[in-house]
Amino acid sequence: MKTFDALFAELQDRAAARPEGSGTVKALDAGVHAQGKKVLEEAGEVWIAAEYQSNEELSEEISQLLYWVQVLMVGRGLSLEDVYRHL
Ligand SMILES: N=c1c2ncn([C@@H]3O[C@H](COP(=O)(O)OP(=O)(O)OP(=O)(O)O)[C@@H](O)[C@H]3O)c2ncn1[C@@H]1O[C@H](COP(=O)(O)O)[C@@H](O)[C@H]1O
Repeated sequence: MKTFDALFAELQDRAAARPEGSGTVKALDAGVHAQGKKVLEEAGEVWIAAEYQSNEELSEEISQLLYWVQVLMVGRGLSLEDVYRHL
């Protein structure tokens, strides 16, 4: 099963290798404004799922929020350590 750290490493690889057809490359190229909007959209979907949907649906929405937060991090050049030191 994929972990937060493993997904982050995968997204960093995508940013470096820029493979054809990668949604992450497209998301990175779209810039921080578009990435921030996706973070907000996914956060809203997490909220709605927590209020009205199943744990399975909530889990899926949370996974998408984590993905978009990671895209934003990679786009800004943050490392996991940059964030983890605040935990
Ligand atoms: N975990 C994810 C992931 N979570 C969410 N998303 C994207 O985030 C968006 C959220 O989906 P929604 O259903 O909320 O939105 P949608 O309306 O269907 O899609 P949009 O119209 O908003 O694009 C979709 O565009 C998904 O493709 C993800 N895209 C990729 N990954 C993983 O990231 C890795 C790299 O992916 P690629 O760069 O595409 O190779 C792989 O391991 C993927 O599994």
